[in-house]
Amino acid sequence: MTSRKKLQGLVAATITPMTPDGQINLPVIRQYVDYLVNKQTVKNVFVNGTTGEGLSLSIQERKQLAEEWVCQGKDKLDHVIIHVGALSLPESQELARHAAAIGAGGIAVIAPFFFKPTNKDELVSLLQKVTSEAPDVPFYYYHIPPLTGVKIRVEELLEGIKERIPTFQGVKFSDTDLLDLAQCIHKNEAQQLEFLYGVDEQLLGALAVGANGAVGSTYNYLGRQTNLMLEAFAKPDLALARKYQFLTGEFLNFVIKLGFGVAQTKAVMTFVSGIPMGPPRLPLLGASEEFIAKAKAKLDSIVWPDGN
Ligand SMILES: CC(=O)N[C@@H]([C@@H](O)[C@H](O)[C@H](O)CO)[C@@H](O)CC(=O)C(=O)O
Repeated sequence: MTSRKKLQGLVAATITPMTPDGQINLPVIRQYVDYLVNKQTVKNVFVNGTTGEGLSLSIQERKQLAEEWVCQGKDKLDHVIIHVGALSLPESQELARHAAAIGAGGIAVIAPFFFKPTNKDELVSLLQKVTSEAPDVPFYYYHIPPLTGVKIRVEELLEGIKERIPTFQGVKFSDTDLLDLAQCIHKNEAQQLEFLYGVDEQLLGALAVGANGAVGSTYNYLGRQTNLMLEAFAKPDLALARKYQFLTGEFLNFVIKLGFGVAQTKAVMTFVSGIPMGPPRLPLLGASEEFIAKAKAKLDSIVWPDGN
């Protein structure tokens, strides 16, 4: 593996832009990259994950999106991580090979969630088979038990993983179990791993236990404010960091009560950025006009500490 810049700070879990008739909308990605970098101060992306509806896309579509993000991100983004997890091992391997061939900065793999691994050994065996197809590409385990139902603790998974998977680089940790996260960080301090937190509304808690950064959907449109929270935390100005977390939390708390998921994220990103994200793919249905009006009014009502 060649020397690389450490992955830290914010990573936008990218949305997959779609045309009104449900095709992936590749030409929008160039503008999307510029928007993330210039308006949201976010220079890392995580492609084809949950927010990107990766598991609802065909292999061909996933490859096209990965290529477009790597191509458009060249010289603009620091890291382009491609999620290559799939229910079928050969498909996941094919995506891993493809990510390596196009020069992705990293790959991530979710646990299969139909036939689920029931213990650590089954899961590591699968991860090993996928990652060995991309032997020079840093690998992140994508832990998201609320969606996969795979609840193997990461602390346990990490024991001995480097011996079996030399490219293991870290974890995208999308769970509320901060005890598990904290133990992972504590036990692996010597290894220079990267722990990226994935529950945006409680990122400050994860930073407190040592997370290096975060991957999330809200960094598409609240990246600037969340970066100000990260800056305040680093100073440290905890009172200011808390203000940012409370305010992003106020918005999320509001929309979660209305019903919030990938479809609604697409709608919010569309009205905040002006870039058309289009509809989600079935089984998801588009956000209602009522949701959009309420979410916009809520976001507009928030006064951020920097006055913007
Ligand atoms: C369940 C879910 O979608 N979680 C999001 C969060 O960013 C989430 O949207 C946010 O915390 C709001 O609840 C991310 O962890 C998912 C993610 O990073 C991805 O798209 O791969």
